[in-house]
Amino acid sequence: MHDPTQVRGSHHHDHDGLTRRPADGVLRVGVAGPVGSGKTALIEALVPVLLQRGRTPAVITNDIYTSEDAAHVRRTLDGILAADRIVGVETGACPHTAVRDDPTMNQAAADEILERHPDVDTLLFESGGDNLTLTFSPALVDLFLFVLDTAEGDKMPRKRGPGITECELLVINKVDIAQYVRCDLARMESDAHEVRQGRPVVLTNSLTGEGLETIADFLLAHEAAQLPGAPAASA
Ligand SMILES: Nc1nc2c(ncn2[C@@H]2O[C@H](COP(=O)(O)OP(=O)(O)OP(=O)(O)O)[C@@H](O)[C@H]2O)c(=O)[nH]1
Repeated sequence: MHDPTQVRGSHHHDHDGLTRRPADGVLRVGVAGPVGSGKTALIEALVPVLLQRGRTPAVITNDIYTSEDAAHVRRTLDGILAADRIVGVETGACPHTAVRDDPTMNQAAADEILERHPDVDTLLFESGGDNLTLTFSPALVDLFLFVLDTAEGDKMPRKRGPGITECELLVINKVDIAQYVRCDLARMESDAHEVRQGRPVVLTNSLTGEGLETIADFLLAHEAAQLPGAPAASA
């Protein structure tokens, strides 16, 4: 039987990964980052903030072999976001393919959610955890966050990588445990600013919600700046 909360891999390629999709009034946000940096936790913390701002979010998670992340989000957001507004895509392959090279599966998952829930105005896509090179196709998302965490070490921003330098907003998560893992947070933050040449960086604790209001502000400001008639971005 078809399970509407589950989308499996297809081998369809449209080679359309770099064409920006037409605007349709739904803000699409990618969340990428290394394995375990806190992408799922960040989304779980962001959804209530978005709901409080009057937004109607839905979540699409990408897992390579399972739907573990979708199940986690459903459990954490039980009573906050209906289970059928959270869809797991089982990519079955390299995570880059599913969100960058051929985002067909994710687009199909988005179409399904929007058909079921036309009120959805914000789609959050969590990529499968990966290394520093993952980016999102502009055909799939309007912007993406890249989530690092302090436990990976304060050297991470200096390693650069397109995820770190190209994302619209770099997140340094798990600020609460920096002191326990000998991470020099001030240095990590200043290096992040340096490699991003002034593009934004935010510090978060996804378990307490610290920094999440800043992320919501950023996303909504980005959306407002894209609206027709908005002043052209200066950068
Ligand atoms: N102390 C602390 N722990 C956190 C924070 N954010 C996430 N965690 C914990 O870090 C672990 C990994 O978090 P996830 O949200 O599953 O990370 P992920 O990036 O989604 O992981 P993958 O999907 O496997 O790549 C979990 O045990 C979280 O509870 C944080 O800000 N502070």
